[in-house]
Amino acid sequence: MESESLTITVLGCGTMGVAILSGILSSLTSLRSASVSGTSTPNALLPTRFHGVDGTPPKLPSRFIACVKRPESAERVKKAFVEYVGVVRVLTKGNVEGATLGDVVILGCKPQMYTDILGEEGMAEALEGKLLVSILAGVKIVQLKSMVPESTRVVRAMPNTASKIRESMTVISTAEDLHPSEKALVSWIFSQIGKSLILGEQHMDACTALCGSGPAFFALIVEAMADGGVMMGLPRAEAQMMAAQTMQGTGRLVLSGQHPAIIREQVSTPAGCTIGGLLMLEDGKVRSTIARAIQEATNMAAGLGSTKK
Ligand SMILES: NC(=O)C1=CN([C@@H]2O[C@H](COP(=O)(O)OP(=O)(O)OC[C@H]3O[C@@H](n4cnc5c(N)ncnc54)[C@H](OP(=O)(O)O)[C@@H]3O)[C@@H](O)[C@H]2O)C=CC1
Ligand SMILES: O=C(O)[C@@H]1CCC=N1
Repeated sequence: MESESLTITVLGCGTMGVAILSGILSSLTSLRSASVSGTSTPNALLPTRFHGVDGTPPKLPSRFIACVKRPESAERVKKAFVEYVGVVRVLTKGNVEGATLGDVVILGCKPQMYTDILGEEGMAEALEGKLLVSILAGVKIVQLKSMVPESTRVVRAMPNTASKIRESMTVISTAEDLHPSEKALVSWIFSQIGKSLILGEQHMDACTALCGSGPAFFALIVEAMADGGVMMGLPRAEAQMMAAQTMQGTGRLVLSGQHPAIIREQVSTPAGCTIGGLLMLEDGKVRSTIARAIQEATNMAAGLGSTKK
C-alpha cells in the first residue's frame, strides 16, 4: 500500500543538513500544534487533517534519515535531534540504504564529495525514480544528472544556515519540468524554512554568494558595528544585540517595500550624525568592497563543482 507520508533523506547531514531538517521539523511541529488542540507531539508530526490545498503537496514528510560518514558526526546529529527519536534516523556509512528508504533525497555533502556518494555501488538503483535536491555550491544539474538514472529528477537549491530558525533565503533551480506535486513539494520544503524563489540555473553561483554566503557577510558587519559601539564604551553584549536587531529591522523595512536609498535618506538628518557616518563608509569604499565580495564569492562558487579534492 502506498504510504500516506514521505521520507526525506539527507546524504551528508552536516551544518546545512541539520539546519534544514531542524527547520522542517519545527515547522511540522507547529503545523501539528495548529491542527490539534493541546500540545504538540513530535513523534507524530503530521497534522491530523491535511488536505493538500493551496499548492501544498498532498503528502508531507514525517520521517527523516540523516546520513553521515563518521561515528562522531552521527553522535552530533543524534544530539541535535534528541527530541525527535523515532522520527529522525541517523545512519553512518549508510548512504545507499538512506537513499533507498527516502522519497526525496537531499544531497548535502561538500561539493568535492558528490561523485563519491552518487557513485557508490547501488546508489543508482536507490535513486531510480526519486527526487534529488542538491544544495551543493557550484555543482551543476548536468553534472549531477550524469551520475544518476534518467528517471531521477534533479533540483538545485541554495539555502543558508538561517534554515535552522526558519529564516533562510533559498533560491531553487530546476532544469526540467517537474511533476506539479514535486514542484509543490520542493517549494513547500523551502518555504517551511524561510523565503524561497525560483530562478534559472545560470544565476545559481550569484545566489550562492548572496544567500548561501550571506549570513557570514552580514555577521561580519554586525561584528564591526558592535566593535564600534564597544570602542565608544558600550558593553559588548548590548552592542551586539543593538547591531543585530537594527540589521533585522532594516531588512524588514526593505522587505516591506521601502527602497534602501529612501531608508538612507530618511535617517540622514541634514548636518546630523548619520551623514557623517555614511560619508566615512563611502570614503572607505564599503559599498564597492561589499559588491566586490559578492563578485568574488560568485566566481569562487562557480569553481566549487570541480571534483578535485
Ligand atoms: N555551510 C553553509 O552555510 C552552506 C553550505 N552549502 C552547501 O551545503 C553543502 C554542505 O555544507 P556544510 O553543511 O557546511 O558541510 P559539512 O561539512 O558541515 O557537512 C557535510 C556532511 O557530509 C558528510 N559526509 C562527507 N562524506 C560523506 C560520505 N561519504 N557519506 C555520507 N556523508 C558524508 C559529513 O559527515 P562527516 O562529518 O561524518 O564527515 C558531513 O556531515 C556544501 O555542498 C555547501 O556548498 C549551501 C549553502 C550554505
Ligand atoms: O562557503 C561555501 O562554499 C558554502 C557555500 C555557501 C555557503 N557556504
